[in-house]
Amino acid sequence: MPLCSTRCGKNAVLKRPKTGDALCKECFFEAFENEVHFTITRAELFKPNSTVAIAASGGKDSTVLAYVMKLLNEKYDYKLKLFLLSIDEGITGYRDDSLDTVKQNRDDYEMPLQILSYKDLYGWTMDEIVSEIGRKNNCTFCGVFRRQALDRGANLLKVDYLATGHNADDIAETVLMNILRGDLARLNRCTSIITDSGDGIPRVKPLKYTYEKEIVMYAYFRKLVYFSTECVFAPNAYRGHARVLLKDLEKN
Ligand SMILES: Nc1ncnc2c1ncn2[C@@H]1O[C@H](COP(=O)(O)OP(=O)(O)OP(=O)(O)O)[C@@H](O)[C@H]1O
Repeated sequence: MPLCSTRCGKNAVLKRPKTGDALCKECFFEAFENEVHFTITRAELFKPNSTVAIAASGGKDSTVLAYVMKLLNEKYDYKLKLFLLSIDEGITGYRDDSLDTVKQNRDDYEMPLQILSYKDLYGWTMDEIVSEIGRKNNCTFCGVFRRQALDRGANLLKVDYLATGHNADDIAETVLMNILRGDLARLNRCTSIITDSGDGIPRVKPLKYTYEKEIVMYAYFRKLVYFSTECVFAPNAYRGHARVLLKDLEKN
């Protein structure tokens, strides 16, 4: 690897997918965090002295989001009170394990954690729903339930904002899915950085401009604890086709 392109004098350890710059670890952290800070301030995502629930699945995106939000809140004195909010869909071998990761994040980042389950909210776990309806369309049901469960959790916590870990790759997939489905209404709103959930608690996406590859690199170099197994019911999801198509186009 060459020297870090910021001329800090250290050896580069990675080539940034976003810019092609060869960077050392410290300069990568700074670039990554500054870009999220820029996204937050330019879009005026949060008013000072407000409360934010970070939707935490235990995956890489929401783990990085929680870590970076805590770091930026302290560094730039956003004056935010941060919570973690997790939804337990009741998927054996997936969510039970990833919730352990969220609990670890709760302890590491010293943020209060609220967990809500589909079983308590709706009387059904996803395992039970799948055994009734089969594996077709189950991600669509789950997505609708999760969005509502996150709203209920945000209301319960009485927070001002709900922040999710959606990244630039997620949004590109969503755009493509909405084009393929011809869903113009969703296409119109799916790239917004702030969306209103309908009952007044805005949803925000601080990682909207962050590439998935860089999130993985950041989590790796920061040694963050996250859960990386795919949902056991996800392989049939429509989103998977958009993801594969985008990855192929990118490779070409
Ligand atoms: N069970 C859940 N509880 C709380 N928030 C969730 C949950 N599942 C998803 N989210 C939120 O929605 C975002 C996008 O969901 P997605 O399905 O891409 O998550 P994931 O791949 O399971 O994990 P991550 O995006 O954190 O890597 C997550 O980053 C997180 O903020």
